[in-house]
Amino acid sequence: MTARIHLFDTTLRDGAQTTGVDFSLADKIAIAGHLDALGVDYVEGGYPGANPLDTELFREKRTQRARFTAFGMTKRAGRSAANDPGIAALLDAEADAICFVAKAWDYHVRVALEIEPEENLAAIRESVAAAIARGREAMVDCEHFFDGYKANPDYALACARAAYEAGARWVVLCDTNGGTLPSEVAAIVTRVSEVVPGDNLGIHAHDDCGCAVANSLAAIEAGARQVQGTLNGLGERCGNANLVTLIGTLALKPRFAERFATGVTPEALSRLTPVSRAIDELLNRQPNRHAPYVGASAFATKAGIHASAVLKDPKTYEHVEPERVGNLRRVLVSDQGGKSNLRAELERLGLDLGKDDPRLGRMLQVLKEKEALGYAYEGADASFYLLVKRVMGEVPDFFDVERYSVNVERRWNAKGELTTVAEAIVKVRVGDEVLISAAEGNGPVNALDVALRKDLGRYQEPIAGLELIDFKVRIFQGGTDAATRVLVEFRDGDGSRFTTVGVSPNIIDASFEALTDAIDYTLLKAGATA
Ligand SMILES: CC(=O)SCCNC(=O)CCNC(=O)[C@H](O)C(C)(C)COP(=O)(O)OP(=O)(O)OC[C@H]1O[C@@H](n2cnc3c(N)ncnc32)[C@H](O)[C@@H]1OP(=O)(O)O
Ligand SMILES: CC(=O)C(=O)O
Repeated sequence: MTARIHLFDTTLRDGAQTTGVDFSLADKIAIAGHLDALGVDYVEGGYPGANPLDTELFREKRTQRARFTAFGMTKRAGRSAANDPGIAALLDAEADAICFVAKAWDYHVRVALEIEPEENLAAIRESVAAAIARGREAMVDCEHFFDGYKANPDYALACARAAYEAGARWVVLCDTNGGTLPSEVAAIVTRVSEVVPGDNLGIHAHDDCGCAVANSLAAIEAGARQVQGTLNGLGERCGNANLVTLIGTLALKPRFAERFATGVTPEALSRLTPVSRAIDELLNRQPNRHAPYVGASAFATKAGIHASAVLKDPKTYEHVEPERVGNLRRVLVSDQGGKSNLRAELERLGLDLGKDDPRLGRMLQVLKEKEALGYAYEGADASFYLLVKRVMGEVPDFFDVERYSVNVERRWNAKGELTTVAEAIVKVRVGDEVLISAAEGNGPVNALDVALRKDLGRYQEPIAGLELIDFKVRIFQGGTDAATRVLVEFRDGDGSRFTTVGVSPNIIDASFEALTDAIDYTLLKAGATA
C-alpha cells in the first residue's frame, strides 16, 4: 500500500520573496496553470490583503484541480479574529484553503510579537476556527518550528497541538532559517508525530545549508505527508526546497516511489523539464544547466570514458532515464572526449562515419587543438558543424574578407545629446567581385555584423533572414596572454537558432570570426555553392 504525499507549491508566495523576482498578475496566473497541469495538490497564490496584486489574484479561483490557497498571518494581538482586517482579507479571498503563518518559537513570540506565549496559542486557535467557519480548509505554517523546538520543545509542540486541535487539516513544520540538518529533521518530525498524526503533518524547508530537499525527504520518511516547495527552488534567501527535484525523486527513486504516491502522473512527469524551463523563461532567467533531473547538463556526458560506456548502455552513467522527466541525453564533444563522443554527436547531426573512418581521428585532433586555443564547442553547435565539414572538405570558399575596420566615437549629436556611435567598413571578395560596405551600429560588433551582411552579392538572399540575438564574452587565461572567447547566437529565416564561436586576444577579431562562421553555416545549410 502506498501512502499519499500531498504536494504544496509556494512559488507564488515564498517564491515571490526571492530577491530579483517580481511576478505580474499574468505571470502568477500562468504559473498557477502550469502547477495545476503538473498535478500538485495545493497552489499557494500569495497573501491577499498584503498588496493589490495578490488581492486581485484572489478575486477568482485560479486553479481547476489544485486547491488554491491564500496565505496570511494569524490574527494580530489585541484584537479578535472577527475584528482583524488581515483575517477578513483572507476569508474574503476566493480560495479553497487558508494557510496561516504562526509563531512556534517562544523567543519570537516574546521579541517579534511582544505578547505572552498563551496569547499566541489563542491566536492560532481563533484564526483556524475563523477559516473553518467560513468553509475553508485551514492549515498552519509553524514558523521557526525546528529552532523553536530545539530552544523550547514543549512550547513548539503546544503550538502544533493548538493548530491541530482547532481543526487544521495540516500542521506544517517550517525550517524558516534553513539551518536544520536532515538527522535533526527526522528526529523532530518523529517526536511531533506523537502529538499530531503524520497524516496531518507537513514540511516547509529552506535551503540555507543546501539541505532543503534532503530535509523534506527526511520529514517524509519520518511520517510527514505534505511537502512544500517551489519551482526551481525559488524562495527567500537561498530558496525553498526545489519541488521539481522532489517530484523527480518521489516518482523515480524506488525507495520513495514504492512507498508513496503523488498526484503527478507519468505523463505529467514527462513535462517536468518544459515546465521548469517555462518558469525561467517567464522570469527571464538563465535556466540552471546543472539542476537535477531538468538541467541541460543533467544527462550530458563529456568524459570520453563515460561516453563510450553510455553509447553501449546509457544506464552505465545515468541514475534515471532522461525521457521520464522530459529531458534529453547529450554526449558532448570536447577535449575531454574521445571518438565515442564525436561519433555520437556526428550521428545527431545526421553524419554517419564508420568507427574506423580515418577522418574521425583528424577531426578529433583539430577539435583538441582548437579547444587548447580556447574554443569551446559544447555551446557552439554551428561552429562545430563547420569544423567537421571543413575536415571533410565540404565547406566551399564562399567569400574572403580582404579587410575590415571599425571605429567607435563618443560625440554630441544634432539634438545636443552625448551618444556613442560605431562605424564599420568591410571589404569582401565573392568570386571575382569586390564588395565594400559601411554601416553604423550601437556597438562595434553590431556595426560589423550589419556591414558584413549588407552586401554579399549572390549570397544575399540566403542570409537575408539571419538575426543576431545573443552575444556572450568570456576572457580566459588572464595576464598578458589573456584571450577572448565570443559566443554569438543567431536566429535564421525559419526561426531556428544556432551558435558560433570565435577566439582571439582581440575581442573584435573573436566576434568577427563568429560572425563569418554564422554566414558560412547559413550558406552551407542553404546548399549554396562557391
Ligand atoms: C517566514 C515567512 O516567510 S512569513 C511571510 C513573510 N511574508 C511577508 O511578510 C510578505 C507580505 N507582508 C507584508 O506585505 C506586510 O508585512 C503585511 C501587509 C503583512 C503587514 O504589514 P504591516 O502591518 O506594515 O506590518 P509589518 O510588516 O511592519 O510587521 C509585521 C507585524 O505583524 C506581526 N506579526 C508577524 N507575524 C505574525 C503572526 N504570525 N501572527 C500575528 N502577528 C504577526 C508583527 O509582530 C508585526 O506587528 P507590529 O506591527 O505590531 O510590530
Ligand atoms: C512560512 C514560511 O515561509 C517559513 O516559515 O519559512
